[in-house]
Amino acid sequence: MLELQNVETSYGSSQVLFGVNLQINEGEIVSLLGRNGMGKTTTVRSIMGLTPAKAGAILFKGNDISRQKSFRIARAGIGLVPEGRQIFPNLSVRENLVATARGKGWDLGQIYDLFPRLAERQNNMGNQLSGGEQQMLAIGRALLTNPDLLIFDEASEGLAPVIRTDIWASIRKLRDMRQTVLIIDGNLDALMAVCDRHYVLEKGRIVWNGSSEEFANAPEIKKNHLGI
Ligand SMILES: Nc1ncnc2c1ncn2[C@@H]1O[C@H](COP(=O)(O)OP(=O)(O)OP(=O)(O)O)[C@@H](O)[C@H]1O
Repeated sequence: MLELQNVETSYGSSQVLFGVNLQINEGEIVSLLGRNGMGKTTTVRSIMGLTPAKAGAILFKGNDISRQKSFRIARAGIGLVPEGRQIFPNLSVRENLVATARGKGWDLGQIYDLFPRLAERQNNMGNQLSGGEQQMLAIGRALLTNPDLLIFDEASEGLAPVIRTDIWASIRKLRDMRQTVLIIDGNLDALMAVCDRHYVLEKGRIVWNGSSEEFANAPEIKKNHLGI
């Protein structure tokens, strides 16, 4: 579904990605691991066209999207749950959800089934929500665009433990529905339990990829590249 080929990305004269290669197949849940500042968010920004790649190719369902505008990439079927959530503070929960909804598949009722808390809060404004509720809203809003690929940047970061459990439960449900997902998060144990495969990014290059089982048998990867 998604393939990055030798992607290089810079902020001005400062190069951050030096030839990233990764592939996500339909129905897979894949993580992107790496210490702070290694280029995970930049990879996501390159995929979404927010900081376009200056070299390499990004193929989505066979088409090179690396030179396309962000809104076209979103319309082509990539949904982003961004770091910091970025919900509309002055719209209600329901209005936030329907504002960008499109396509067939997910409807409002299914989002409320996935996150009953959002149904209870549907008339509250975005700025009245807790961090966990905002994250549920950001996930619900992305799902209502009916994306072929859903990307989470910092899925459970900064949330209370009980809310994290809900977020991971929702990601497991997405896996059972065969939703294709790319996920960035600091909680390695949760990622190992939910993901099919993992990529490790080190200074703008992929240095390892493999399954959760292979990761468990490669303690040097944790030590050398993740600092754990
Ligand atoms: N807008 C920007 N302008 C210049 N440099 C940037 C910008 N955003 C990020 N960088 C730099 O690019 C590098 C990679 O950042 P990036 O956010 O992709 O890392 P990350 O792996 O997602 O880390 P984190 O876990 O801290 O979010 C860092 O050195 C960062 O300082």
